[in-house]
Amino acid sequence: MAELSNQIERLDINGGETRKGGYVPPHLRSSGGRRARNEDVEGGRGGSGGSNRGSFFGFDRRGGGRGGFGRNGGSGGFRPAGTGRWVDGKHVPAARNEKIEVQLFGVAEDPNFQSSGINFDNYDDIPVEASGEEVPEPITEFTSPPLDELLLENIKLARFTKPTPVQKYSVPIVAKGRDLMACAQTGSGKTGGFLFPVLSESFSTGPSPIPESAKGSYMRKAFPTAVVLAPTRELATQIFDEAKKFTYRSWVRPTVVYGGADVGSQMRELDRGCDLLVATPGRLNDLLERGKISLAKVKYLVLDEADRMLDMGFEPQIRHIVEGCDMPGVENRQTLMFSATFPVDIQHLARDFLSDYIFLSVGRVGSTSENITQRILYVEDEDKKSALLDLLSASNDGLTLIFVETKRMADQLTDFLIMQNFAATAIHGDRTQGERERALAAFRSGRANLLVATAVAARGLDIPNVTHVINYDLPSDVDDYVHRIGRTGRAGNTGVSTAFFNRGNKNIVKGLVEILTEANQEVPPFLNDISRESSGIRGGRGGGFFNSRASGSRDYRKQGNGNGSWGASRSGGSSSNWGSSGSRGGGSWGGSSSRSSGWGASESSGNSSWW
Ligand SMILES: Nc1ncnc2c1ncn2[C@@H]1O[C@H](COP(=O)(O)OP(=O)(O)OP(=O)(O)O)[C@@H](O)[C@H]1O
Repeated sequence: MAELSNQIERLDINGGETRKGGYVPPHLRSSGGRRARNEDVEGGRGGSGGSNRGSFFGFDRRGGGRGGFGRNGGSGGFRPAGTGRWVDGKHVPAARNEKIEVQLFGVAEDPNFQSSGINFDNYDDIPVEASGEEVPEPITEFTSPPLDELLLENIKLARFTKPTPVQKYSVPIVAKGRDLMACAQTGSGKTGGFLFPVLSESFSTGPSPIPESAKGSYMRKAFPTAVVLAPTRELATQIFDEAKKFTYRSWVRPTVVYGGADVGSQMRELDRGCDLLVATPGRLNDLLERGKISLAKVKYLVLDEADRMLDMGFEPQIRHIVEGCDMPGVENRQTLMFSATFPVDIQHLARDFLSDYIFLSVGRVGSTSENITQRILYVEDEDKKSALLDLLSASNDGLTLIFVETKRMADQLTDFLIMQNFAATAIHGDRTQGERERALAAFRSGRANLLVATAVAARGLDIPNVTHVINYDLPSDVDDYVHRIGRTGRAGNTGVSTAFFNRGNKNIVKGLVEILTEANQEVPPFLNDISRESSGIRGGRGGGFFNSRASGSRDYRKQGNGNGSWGASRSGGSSSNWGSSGSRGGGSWGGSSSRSSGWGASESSGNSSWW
């Protein structure tokens, strides 16, 4: 990784040639560069691969009912291999199955398996602050108790040896019945942070009884115990894949629903049982309207990428799901929110969905991992293509994710790279679900080692071996930058991020300087200069006229904005006292309970046109 950084340094993209416009990129000077390794990238922009969706376990039709679905205790005779049961108030785990274990957990040397990196232990040094009333003690290791024995076995199969900070805190917080707003750096295990406590509790307490009225109904209806909402189809799928691992052998059957895919087959999957539902909001609303799902038995509601889920694009849909259907009220369910960023205005909005919650921050809210070496290069728009080819020529093995701002640009740049013989593919909201899945599969497998993406790939995606993230176009929101670069440097591994900056990106210059400084990264002089020039511009972190998404540095209740009158706050690590930076405060657009209709069809692309 250090080698890749050094090579980028030696490129001297910001040297005199670039500015003068007479710059000749090395790929034109010599025929180096990383070229297509494989011809099977479909149409240049896809590749074979295909979905791993649908039913993972083979249904053997032998077993009895499993409980948790529809008729609670009898789900129509399906009992997939590797699936346990809840019988007479007791958990009856299924027998182990070697074949399923290899499919779920891979083998240790599998390159597609994200192993924790050399810096994994450094997570322990990140200061943690947990605020709210009566914050429970964190766990220090994976043990049973407090974790359910079966879950512990699955955690071992996943080769997780110790919890990350967010997991250490979330387990006892959820066990105590508390709500949680958790903010932790990208790649630091937030998925386990919600799956472990929710599953551990569910394994021990079993499914909720299904209402009598539902039992006689001619149409099968799913009554999930836990609902996880995620902003994109790809992220929902990934969470579902993780859920399959940790529910292995248990009574809990995970199911995923998302837009852009055949609703009929998703309904059939629901018919087979659904105890933990992972969903994108649009498709969930669609299925609620069709009467296929009831939220009446939900004990746990999780919003992953919560700030994204509550921003302007999704908030009406989330409000409809949480407040406009039959989900238990805030006092009768537990609500958990996770993200690496939590703008203050979104924290305000989130109050509506939480009750007496604990705010957990691992590191400064919105900070980037020091595992990522960040570089900002000054590149004018017209020089970007050449500069990109330079970077790619210098890159070593590993996958490179390139972010652009528009879907059109994603296609154009991908075509350009393919013309230059790179194995590139693209993902954005205008591609069909099949194309998106094939593109991601080609990238994951390395058949296409370059993925050009819009913001649709910015959040949550956990792809092993992404060694370099390039912000060809910088986003206008510095929080988006944090999520984008977080596709590398995950689970204690190291990674490099490079961003092309020019005066068109002035609106996030302050945020960038702040982020680089706090992550001990080099701040190039031009960035400081432009930041000083822009100092008259209104706004906080990442602020500017055009950027209203200032991240809070911590629990907004502590900034005297809210109702924060609790007792103790607990902090771990070396410091709990990171300074607060500017924040916008109460979002003027938040809090509305507007209900937009017609969300069934569009999903994570329709409501965010730039994706
Ligand atoms: N306790 C653990 N030990 C080892 N590896 C872990 C542990 N917890 C999670 N991981 C691994 O770390 C990687 C990142 O985890 P995850 O995707 O949950 O991060 P995240 O915090 O949700 O990131 P993002 O903010 O990008 O969504 C995954 O590959 C996951 O398998």
